[in-house]
Amino acid sequence: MTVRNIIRTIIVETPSKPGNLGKVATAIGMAGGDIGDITTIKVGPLSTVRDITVHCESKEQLDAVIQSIQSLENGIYVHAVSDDVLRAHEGGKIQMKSRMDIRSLADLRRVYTPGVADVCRVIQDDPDKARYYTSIGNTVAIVTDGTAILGLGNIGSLAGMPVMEGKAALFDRFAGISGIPILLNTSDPDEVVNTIKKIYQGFGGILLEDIGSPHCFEIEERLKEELPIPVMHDDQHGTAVVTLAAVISACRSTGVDLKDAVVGQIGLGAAGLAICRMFMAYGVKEMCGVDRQEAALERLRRYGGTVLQSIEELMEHCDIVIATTGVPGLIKPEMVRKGQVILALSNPKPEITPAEAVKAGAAFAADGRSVNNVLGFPGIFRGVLNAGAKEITHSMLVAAAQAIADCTASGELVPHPLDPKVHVEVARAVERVAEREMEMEPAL
Ligand SMILES: NC(=O)c1ccc[n+]([C@@H]2O[C@H](COP(=O)([O-])OP(=O)(O)OC[C@H]3O[C@@H](n4cnc5c(N)ncnc54)[C@H](O)[C@@H]3O)[C@@H](O)[C@H]2O)c1
Ligand SMILES: O=C(O)C[C@H](O)C(=O)O
Ligand SMILES: [Mg+2]
Repeated sequence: MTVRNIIRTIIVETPSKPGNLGKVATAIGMAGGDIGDITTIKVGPLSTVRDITVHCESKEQLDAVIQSIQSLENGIYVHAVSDDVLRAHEGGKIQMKSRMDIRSLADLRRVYTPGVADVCRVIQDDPDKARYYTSIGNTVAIVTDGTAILGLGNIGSLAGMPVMEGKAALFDRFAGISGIPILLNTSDPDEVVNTIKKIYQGFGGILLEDIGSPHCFEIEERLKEELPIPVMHDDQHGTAVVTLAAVISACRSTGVDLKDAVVGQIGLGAAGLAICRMFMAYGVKEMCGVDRQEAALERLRRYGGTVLQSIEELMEHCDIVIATTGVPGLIKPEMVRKGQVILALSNPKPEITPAEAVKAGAAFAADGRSVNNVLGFPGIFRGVLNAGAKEITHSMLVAAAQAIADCTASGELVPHPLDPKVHVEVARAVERVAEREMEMEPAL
C-alpha cells in the first residue's frame, strides 16, 4: 500500500443530477487520489454540496486532484480545501474534566473546602491512602524532552506536544488512564531525572516518550532504580513488545521457530536496541544489527548481538528484518530477499512500504502504523496500575507480547488497534504476572 499522509477534505458542488458524483470520483482517482469519507452537506434542487475526504501521497498529487475536479467544469466547483488533521487539533485533543457534579453548596463543601481537609489529613497520616482518595493511582505522566519526536528528530518538546496529547488520548480510550503530558526543556540526564523525581508523587506511573538515544538509556535506568512507581520508555519497550508480538505471529504463520531464525535490526537507537535485547532475552540465537553510529554498534556488542558491516549484508543474511532508523526509503526493493519478514517501523514514513516489500518478495511486511506501540503501552500501564506494581519487568513485557500475538487473527501480524479485546488482554496478562511477582517478592 502506498503511504498517503496528506489528508484533505475537498468541498465540492455538483449539479443535482445522477452521474456527477461519479465524475468527481473518477477525476480524483485519475489524478491518483484515494477517496475516504463522503458527506453530503446540502442537497438543493439545482446543486448538491459534499465534503469529500481525499488521501494523497504528496502536495503535488493533491494539487493535481483539485485541478482534475476543476477541469470537469459544467457546474462542478471546488469551493474549499480543508486540512482535517490540523482541524482535528484545534484547541488540542485532551482536557481535564471533573468527575464530580458540583451543583449545590453541599456538593461544594464535600468536594472542596471544608470537607477536603479531612481527606488531606487521612493522606498525611497514611500516604498509601492517596491511591484510593485521589486520581494519582490512575494517572500517568507522559514525559518528553522532544529529542526524538517520531522520526522527525530533535524538534523540541513543544513541537512534540501533539504526539504527547495523542498518547494521552490513547491512554484514555484504551485503558481509562489519565495521561498528563510533561514537556521538558532540558535533555541533560541529571536534570531530567531530578525534575521527574521532584514531580513523580502526583502520578501512578511515568511513560517516557520520544526521548532520543543514547541519553534515554541512562534516564530510564536511573528512574527505574530511584522511583517507587512504574517507569517505561515507550519507544524502547512498548515498541519491543509489539515487534515481538508481530514476529511471533509471522513465525506461527510460516512454521518457523523464532529462536532459530536469524533476526536483523537496522537502527540501534532507543527502539532498535530494545528490540534486540527483547529478542535475545526471548531466546533468539542470532541477533544482528547495523547503525551508522559506532557507539550504537558497541551497545549491541555489549548485549551479545552481532554487528554486520552494512544494510546490504544484513538484508542478505537475515530471515527477519526490523528497521527503526527514521529514514524513509532506506531499504531498497532490490535488497529484499524472497520469503523475508520485513517490519519497517519508522513513523511517519517507513524504510520501505509494505506493498513494495511484498512486491519484492517478502512473505510478510508491515510498517509503523500497524506494528505500533499503541497496542502495548495502554494495557501494560493498566495492568501494573491495577496490580499496584512498583515496576514493569521483563516477564510482564513478554506476557504483553504473547497476549497481543494471541489476539492476532491467523494470517495477520498484529490485531487492529481499535479491537478493545487486545488492550484488555494485555492488561490482564501484565496484571497476572505483576501479582505473581509481588507474591514472590512482597514490597517492603
Ligand atoms: N512503530 C512504532 O511503534 C515505533 C515506536 C518507536 C519508534 N518508532 C520509530 O522508530 C524511529 C527511530 O526512533 P528511536 O526512538 O529509536 O530514535 P533514535 O534516534 O533513538 O534511533 C535511531 C537510530 O537509527 C540510526 N540511524 C539513522 N539513520 C541510519 C542509517 N541510514 N543507517 C543506519 N542507522 C541509522 C541512528 O544512528 C540511531 O541510532 C522513528 O522513526 C520512530 O517513529 C516506531
Ligand atoms: O507515536 C507513534 O506512533 C509510535 C512511536 O511512539 C513513535 O515514536 O513513532
Ligand atoms: Mg514514540
